[in-house]
Amino acid sequence: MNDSTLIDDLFDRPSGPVRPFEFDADVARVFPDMVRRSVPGYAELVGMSGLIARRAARPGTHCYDLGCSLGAVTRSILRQVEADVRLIAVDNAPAMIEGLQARLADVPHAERVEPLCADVRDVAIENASFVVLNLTLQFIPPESRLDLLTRIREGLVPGGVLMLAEKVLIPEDRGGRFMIQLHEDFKRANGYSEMAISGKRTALERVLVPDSVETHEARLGAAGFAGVGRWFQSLNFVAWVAWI
Ligand SMILES: C[S@@+](CC[C@H](N)C(=O)[O-])C[C@H]1O[C@@H](n2cnc3c(N)ncnc32)[C@H](O)[C@@H]1O
Ligand SMILES: O=C(O)C(=O)C[C@]1(C(=O)O)C=C[C@H](O)C=C1
Repeated sequence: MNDSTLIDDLFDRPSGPVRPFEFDADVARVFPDMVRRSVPGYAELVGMSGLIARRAARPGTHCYDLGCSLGAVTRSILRQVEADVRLIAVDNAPAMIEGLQARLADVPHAERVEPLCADVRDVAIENASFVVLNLTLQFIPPESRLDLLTRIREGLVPGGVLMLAEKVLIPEDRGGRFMIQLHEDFKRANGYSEMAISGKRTALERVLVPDSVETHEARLGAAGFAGVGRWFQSLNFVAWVAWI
């Protein structure tokens, strides 16, 4: 399957008022192009998820990719972990899970992956040595976020690690506005039009609800993680590892 030919022009077509963003079949079709051109450092996040898995994963345990979309992180983990590790790839968008299954068809050791079309809030996290939330928590209703992180922490085995990556809320000061402008410049440089940038901004309002770095770090502590390390930032995108 060649992902590079499917160009994201979803917000370039004016068709009445912008609808709230949904992970539907149209988004799934162009998702690799969309996420690459929208998230600075996306390739690094995906690559590092595999390297963190290599360090964290333990024989006989599970790795969870929560909000897996088309499985970029799942495949990165699969390339790095031993045979005796099971990967559970969860997404509640049917089009994403179908796309993941298609992309796993010719991947070595794909039988180690269990694709699950479910809400991450309903999935039991058990015997986990590595859990990833790569740009997913921001789509979970804020009132459910602490409970999800607490269940993840409870499901980790000793030595287990969570990787969390998010678009973060930036203070509305000069520095914050500069970051947002640079993110929009990043999108322009990747070929997005003014209409596409503003249409997607409107579509994501109240759908992607970002938290500040301080809120994320305090909540990881409240969920019972013993330590939190911030290892990545590109503009308003930040990633952490948290351990028990
Ligand atoms: C920005 S994408 C994540 C990208 C992906 N992790 C990657 O690295 O390519 C967010 C994903 O989370 C999924 N999602 C949002 N809310 C969810 C929920 N409550 N349960 C399961 N999946 C969810 C969406 O369907 C979407 O595929
Ligand atoms: O385009 C943006 O501004 C984004 O926030 C990108 C983002 C995300 O951060 O999850 C939003 C929706 C999906 O297209 C993939 C990535």
